[in-house]
Amino acid sequence: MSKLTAEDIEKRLLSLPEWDYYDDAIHAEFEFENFKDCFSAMSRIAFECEALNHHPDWSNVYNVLNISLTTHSAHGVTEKDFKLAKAIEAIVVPEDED
Ligand SMILES: C[C@H](O)[C@H](O)[C@H]1CNC2=NC(N)=NC(=O)C2=N1
Repeated sequence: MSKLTAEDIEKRLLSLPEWDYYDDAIHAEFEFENFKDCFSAMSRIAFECEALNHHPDWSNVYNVLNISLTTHSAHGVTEKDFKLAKAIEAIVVPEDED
């Protein structure tokens, strides 16, 4: 999978307002009510990562989750990172139920 250009990345980030691009990766920070909610989201994200065979660089401190997505084999950001970012958004920011 080939590395996207900075221009392509910035364009795609318009639909991912929580995410920023720097250091050859896209990054987001999510804050939850407490550790339990944070770790629960991490567990659900982990299943998506396995399904997509694509894995984040991430860290957690109590209720805060920091995620960086990059494609190690491409030394930069690829479509795979955006696919995973969208899946993460669907987990951490559930749509309002009517
Ligand atoms: C063998 C396996 O497909 C690779 O190691 C995958 C797994 N997960 C990965 N995750 C990420 N973020 N980058 C990779 O290049 C990558 N490679």
